[in-house]
Amino acid sequence: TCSLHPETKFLIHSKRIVTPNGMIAGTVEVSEGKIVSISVNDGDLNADLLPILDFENCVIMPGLIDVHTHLNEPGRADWEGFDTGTRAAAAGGLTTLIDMPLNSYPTTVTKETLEMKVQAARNKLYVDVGFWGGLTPDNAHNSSALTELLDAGALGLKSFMCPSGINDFPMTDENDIKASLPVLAMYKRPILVHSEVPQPSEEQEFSLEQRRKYSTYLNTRPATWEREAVSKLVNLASDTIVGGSAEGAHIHIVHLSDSGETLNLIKEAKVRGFKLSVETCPHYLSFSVENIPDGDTRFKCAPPLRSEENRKKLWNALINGDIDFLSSDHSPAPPELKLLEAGDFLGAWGGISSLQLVLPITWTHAKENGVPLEVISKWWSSMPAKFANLQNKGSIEVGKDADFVVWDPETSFDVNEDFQIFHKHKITPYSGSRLFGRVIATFVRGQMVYHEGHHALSPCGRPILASVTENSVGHHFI
Ligand SMILES: NC(=O)N[C@H]1NC(=O)NC1=O
Ligand SMILES: [Zn+2]
Ligand SMILES: [Zn+2]
Repeated sequence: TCSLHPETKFLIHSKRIVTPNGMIAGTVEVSEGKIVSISVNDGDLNADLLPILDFENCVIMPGLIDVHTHLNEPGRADWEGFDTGTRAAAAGGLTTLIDMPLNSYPTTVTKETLEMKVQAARNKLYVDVGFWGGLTPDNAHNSSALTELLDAGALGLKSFMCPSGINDFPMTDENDIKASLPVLAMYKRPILVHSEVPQPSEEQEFSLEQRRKYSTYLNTRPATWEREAVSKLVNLASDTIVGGSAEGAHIHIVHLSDSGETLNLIKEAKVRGFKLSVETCPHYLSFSVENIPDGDTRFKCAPPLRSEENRKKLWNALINGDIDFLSSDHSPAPPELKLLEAGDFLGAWGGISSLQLVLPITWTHAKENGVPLEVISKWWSSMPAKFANLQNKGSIEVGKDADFVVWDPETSFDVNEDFQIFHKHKITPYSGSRLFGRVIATFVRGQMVYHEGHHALSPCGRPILASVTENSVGHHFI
């Protein structure tokens, strides 16, 4: 019941399979959840011996890995939850998610609360799910508390340099983050940082008319917030160089929006050998402030969407490798919290819902920019796997987990009432868009968890917990 396809040993064939050696026409042999052989064209397969799933001209890629998902369970399962979130993932071709430590209640900041997460996820996962632990001022200076959290399997830590919007996830400053680095270095696990530091500004009162404009919200969170945060992080990252006091640690900047000076700071730090990486999200590549309708709070996120010029520069930075990979930052909330009726950008929940759509969104833009499928796969599978040290995932190679998305990049669809969204709440700023790339089937460790609108009858995704043996192999992202 975990799979819509009854076999555990089978062949999967198509004319377009994305492998580390490029696109091939060929066949992948799957046995007990693993990839056991790959042959080009018909090769020397045992086609008469094993059942074959022939996907013809559809693309087979490694399943997508989203290292930045807010599933919000336990405690706020009415915002999303493991069941709906992982069903949406499966329908979107994502086979691994890494859940953020906040918006759930309690937040994942101790060994015990991580255990509660894993417990809450039991029998609800349609894809595999790992967990980031949270770094807050309460645990940052307590290395034994951090050690416990990492020993319990947190894949790394996440913190905020500005208020997170959630009272039980207080913000950290650079000293808190600095204190965590020696512990992270020992475990060779990364810290992910929401990189905005509030800058002094005049207290201002806004009329509702002003509050209905995205530009009003944008002006409250200028690019200087991102620049200030990243400049502090770059300073800390200088300790991560070979021979530095935090060698082995790694600082990751989540959801970069500013493609100006903030990006330049990141580029310079990388040149200097600092272990620093950066992601951006499909919404920063899709939307710009010039095009957001007044009052449409579905577009509210933090950091904010910026200018069209900024958006284009962000695309270029992704294409030329200055931005390492993509993540969703899927952060849904109940519609009431989006204050859609008032359209109040200052009061609404900041968070964009997009998980199920990230592959078609990315591909629709990539296609226009001439970016090939292999590169999409790098942004969404191989690089995120490397970053999170998921050694069994991220590419179609012998020995790896048989995690695949089968999809048709040439077919388009409209995000309208006829399109089935599996998120708990259906509101998303992509409603009304026409997107290319229809997901046909998704496989998690050889199990067909999704096929043409249907999910497997039982959820057989697994929690992913980091183990100390994996660390000995080490984290070599950059
Ligand atoms: N708490 C939370 O999920 N915040 C997220 N939402 C968003 O738009 N940016 C974030 O960091
Ligand atoms: Zn964030
Ligand atoms: Zn987030």
